[in-house]
Amino acid sequence: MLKMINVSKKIDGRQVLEHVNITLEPGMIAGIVGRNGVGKSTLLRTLAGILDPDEGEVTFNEINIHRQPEVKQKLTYVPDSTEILKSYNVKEIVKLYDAIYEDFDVMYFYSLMDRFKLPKNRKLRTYSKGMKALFLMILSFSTKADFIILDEPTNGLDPIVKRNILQFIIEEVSERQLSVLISTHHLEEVEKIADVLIMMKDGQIESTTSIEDAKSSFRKVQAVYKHSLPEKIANLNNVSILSQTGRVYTLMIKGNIEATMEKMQQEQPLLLEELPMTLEDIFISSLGGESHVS
Ligand SMILES: Nc1ncnc2c1ncn2[C@@H]1O[C@H](COP(=O)(O)OP(=O)(O)OP(=O)(O)O)[C@@H](O)[C@H]1O
Repeated sequence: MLKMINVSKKIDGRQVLEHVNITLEPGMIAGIVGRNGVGKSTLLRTLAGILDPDEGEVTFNEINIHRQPEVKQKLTYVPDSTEILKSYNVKEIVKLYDAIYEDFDVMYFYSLMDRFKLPKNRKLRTYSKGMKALFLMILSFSTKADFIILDEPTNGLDPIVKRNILQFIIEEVSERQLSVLISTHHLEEVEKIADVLIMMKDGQIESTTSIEDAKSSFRKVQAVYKHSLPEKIANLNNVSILSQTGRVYTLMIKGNIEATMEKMQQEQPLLLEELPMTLEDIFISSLGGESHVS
């Protein structure tokens, strides 16, 4: 089990992580989402042991990974860019990984290179963006680490490469008991592959829920009343307005759903109907708010 316990971290005097607690169980795919600049990459890099926390600790099976760095063998962090590897060719990178990770499976690595038809005799800088992303996946899963931490693995990729990568992650997780933590802005991906959704806000964990629970604790509705939205409804603190066109309101109800629907009915709506909901709706209603970017 990989745990982040009460971790806080400041960078350049700014509190980037504040009392963060996360538990990742074996065999679990977790998606971490949050607005730009909330601290996702910092969290991932601290979890992987690249950054040191100011307070709190990260443990792998109860062992502090910063105090006993050999445990980091069991974790692989995949950054959102291959910049650092770009002047090396494939063989040199494999040699490096083979030296760092004692369980690195060279045969498996090359079998995956063949499967995804990636050229083996080139420097990484000559790869396309999609090839680089696939390469990073292949490389990281070949380490045979127990926990794979992926920072925006599908950013800027075409739909086919994206699908290949997500499919590959699901296959790997189903074949052995490993855990994957993915930071992404693509909520439909989290919806497709993750078991758990972690929402981050202002350097803190806003919520950790299974995807099913996240969806069942929200309801998206369209409501039309004779005049504007009745105050009794607008003032409810579990109702937020996603959008409004004239008298047509698209609302998100968070928790206490049946009782809230009942209250909305009592105000005699001209129309009140449930709408299909995505994780994106949950993201906007939970983490939307101000339009500024950190
Ligand atoms: N090396 C650094 N030097 C200075 N500030 C940093 C550094 N790394 C992160 N920060 C700051 O910490 C905050 C969190 O950054 P981080 O990259 O962790 O966020 P993020 O949630 O991953 O963002 P995004 O979704 O845009 O990738 C930001 O305000 C960022 O400017």
